[in-house]
Amino acid sequence: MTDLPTFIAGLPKVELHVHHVGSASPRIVAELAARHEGRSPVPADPEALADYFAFRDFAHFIDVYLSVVDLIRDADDVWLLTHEVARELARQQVRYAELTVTPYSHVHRGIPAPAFCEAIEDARKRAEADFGIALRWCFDIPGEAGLPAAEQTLRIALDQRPDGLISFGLGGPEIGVPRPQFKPYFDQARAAGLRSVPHAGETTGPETIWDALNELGAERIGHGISAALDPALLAHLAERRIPLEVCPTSNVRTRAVASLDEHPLPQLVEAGVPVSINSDDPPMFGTTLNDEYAVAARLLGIGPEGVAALARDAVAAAFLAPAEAARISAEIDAYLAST
Ligand SMILES: O=c1[nH]cnc2c1ncn2[C@@H]1O[C@H](CO)[C@@H](O)[C@H]1O
Repeated sequence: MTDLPTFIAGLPKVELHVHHVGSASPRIVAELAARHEGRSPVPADPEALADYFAFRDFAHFIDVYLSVVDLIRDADDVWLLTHEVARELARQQVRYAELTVTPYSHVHRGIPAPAFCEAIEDARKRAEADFGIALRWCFDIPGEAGLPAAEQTLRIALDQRPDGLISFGLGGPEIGVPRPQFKPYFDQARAAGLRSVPHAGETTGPETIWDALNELGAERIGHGISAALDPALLAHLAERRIPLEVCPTSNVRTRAVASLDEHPLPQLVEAGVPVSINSDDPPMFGTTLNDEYAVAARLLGIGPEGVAALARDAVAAAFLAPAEAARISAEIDAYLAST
């Protein structure tokens, strides 16, 4: 009988809510910061980085996030970051990950869209060969940059259409960034076959989640934790089987939730809402996907069987072909049986 952290570490998993730049390891951030020393507020010393990643609130988190985005100057930086992110996920036995990428931010900072897409695609294929992990892309609109960013994100998605692209998202702040204005862009992305996965209900109430469902055609919701405040919404999510991508430590570190013990994950599960457990921006929040499964196990009071069920629920929520989903679920079952 292995202990729970060891069980989680070996468990085959999928990751559905993790941001590309937000996954840069302290080593990579330090390496990039050293290249741009004097021109960036980001410390090159990994120890000082932990303090730099102490967030006063969600708005401060976004400011810091964008300062790290500023460190990524060319297609080689993009390739290195992507390949390293895949290495770290594979180390945690992640078989498949949907990585949220924000092409607008990089194109806006001078990397041409074709070069950006070529870098992530090449890194994706190399990572598959090197680490045996499958990566897919969610291109998200950075909400704080408004409709011009929506327009450009859609254009990049449809013009470049990299093979790994499967979904269209919306990130950044929710306060002052109403979801309905993005409807035309989501309509076009969905018409082109991309799945809809906006963030909603991370830093604002259930109304934002209703808007994401009704206006943006959300098939999964990024975070969605404020659904716990609305019984009708909980019932709707449970009945329609619309999963929430829950990232517990993120919510505490951005101060969306006061403490882990007050996190609504147990209420969401209790209401029958499908959830997946995710890491969001793991080094920035001092966490890993494995840690998030351990946090979820503690909050839900579950052991290995329950944790394996969470891993299977994430597979069910993934935009995977049925045969691939069945293969990873069977791997989870075999692992559980073998421990
Ligand atoms: O937890 C999060 N919520 C919302 N956006 C996030 C989060 N983590 C990273 N980003 C990223 O913040 C940038 C600015 O909008 C986007 O690139 C988005 O992907």
